[in-house]
Amino acid sequence: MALLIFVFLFVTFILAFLRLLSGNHRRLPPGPKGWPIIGNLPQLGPKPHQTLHALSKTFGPIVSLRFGSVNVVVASSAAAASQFLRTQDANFSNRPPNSGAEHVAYNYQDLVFAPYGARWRMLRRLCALHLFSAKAMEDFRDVRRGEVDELVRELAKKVGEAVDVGGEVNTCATNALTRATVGRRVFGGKDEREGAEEFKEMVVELMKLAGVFNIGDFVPGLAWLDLQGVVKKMKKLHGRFDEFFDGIIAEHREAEEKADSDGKRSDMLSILIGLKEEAGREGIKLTDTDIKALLLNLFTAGTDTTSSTVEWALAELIRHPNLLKQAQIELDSVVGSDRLVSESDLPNLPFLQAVVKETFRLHPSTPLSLPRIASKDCDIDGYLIPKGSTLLVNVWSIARDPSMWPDEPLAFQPERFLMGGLHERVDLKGNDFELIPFGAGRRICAGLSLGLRMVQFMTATLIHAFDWGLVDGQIVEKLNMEEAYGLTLRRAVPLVAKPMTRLAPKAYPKDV
Ligand code: HEM
Repeated sequence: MALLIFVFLFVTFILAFLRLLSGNHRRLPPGPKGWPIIGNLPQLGPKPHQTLHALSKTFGPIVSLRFGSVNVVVASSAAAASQFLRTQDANFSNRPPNSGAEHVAYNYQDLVFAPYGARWRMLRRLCALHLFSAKAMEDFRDVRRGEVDELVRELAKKVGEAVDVGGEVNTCATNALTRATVGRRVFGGKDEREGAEEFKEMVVELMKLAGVFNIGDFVPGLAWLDLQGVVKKMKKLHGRFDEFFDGIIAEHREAEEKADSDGKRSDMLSILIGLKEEAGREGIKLTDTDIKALLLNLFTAGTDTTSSTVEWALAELIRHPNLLKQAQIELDSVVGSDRLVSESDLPNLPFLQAVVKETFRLHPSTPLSLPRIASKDCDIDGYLIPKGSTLLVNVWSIARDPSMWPDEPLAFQPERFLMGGLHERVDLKGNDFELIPFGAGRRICAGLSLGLRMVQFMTATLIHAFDWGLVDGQIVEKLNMEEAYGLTLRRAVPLVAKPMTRLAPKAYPKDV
């Protein structure tokens, strides 16, 4: 027995000595104690971003947790986020392994979860060139115009009726995106709206599943049990998306074959299919699976994020009639009442832009951004962040930090972004870490230009072309603003409101 104790003490001493020599004696950031085996997972609760926000109040802006066998570090201040995403960006340019990437996103063959490297660079370049560059944005301007007109037409048919605002806006954002990527609306024909509803439901389910902290991702020994039933649902959902994309690609090929050389299509899918035959600059060819994985990213990352932000913006404006009035006065003076707002008006609408920034601040679409992983040990603020740690950046918490937002951080006050306001110079492009709804660094949102443009354009249109009333029984002061957690932060109770036209009749698209 004495020998055993001696051996134990000796081994412990040697290990401690080796840690000292290797420099690993640095402390992990502070954090709450966890349970055996599963660690802090059970403490996350139904709204993890809020739980982690509360923990940062106790432990500080860098909190250390353990999910199963995985070290997790949470950054909850602008300074901490900047350390991780600017100073240490190269070290955190990969995403951690997870069941969503495996079972839904074609086993990491997509862009969102692609390992940082040549393939990731090629996929980003393709998207930038054909969808998000200034030129591509210009090329598809008419497509966005057409879909926003369609949104107005649809709403104008429903004057005085209760409308599911998020649903209408989602259809618009999705169709604008899919016309640019695959040359057509998501669903054509007379069942179009029903189809759009089904597609939206698939995206929402994906976002819900992607937001779940799946025990199997953190305790590999329990993965086979699929305790939360997440993997089973993921596989089923993947099958639905896969079938959908197979259909789109097959139909597209058929159309390409029929088209003569003049009639070649210019959407992104045609270009991707072209790349199947010849290797790109990096010598990488695209398979059908690569193409489907990329479409999955674009169709999911770019739709619910955009539409739920517009829904939050309108809800905030309905709750603050004085701000709605102010935004409408600005729109009326810049656009007038004889036509709809156009994208070229947006730079002349500083108050509208401030409303959008304030919406992104209080209702960031991805409250915990997308996770990153440390490729090697690093030191942040004197703390050790071990290799393999998962990084969560709590953008929701950062954007309501009173030390960065001293003027009533929880109040909806767009004027803070106007000239002379405390945050006049803050932009959304990953430079100002107190407001990073699109993330920052190398893996900042690939669709930022499109997402921001569509949120501004749709919000401006909804409040310029319509006044909004609540349905019977609801009162402005008590409009439910609760959040439902998922990878995207949706409204717990969808916004249902009644549109009323407010422009000259000739401003509305023809067949109203
Ligand atoms: C309101 C709109 C949107 C918001 C708030 C948003 C937010 C984000 C965030 C927070 C990230 C993670 C960034 C990071 O790791 O630092 C991200 C990544 C990404 N987003 Fe967006 N997004 C929006 C719209 C879009 C659109 C319209 C598209 C494309 C159609 C898109 C495609 C992507 C892709 C492909 C990535 C992965 C980038 C990579 O890993 O390299 N997003 N987005």
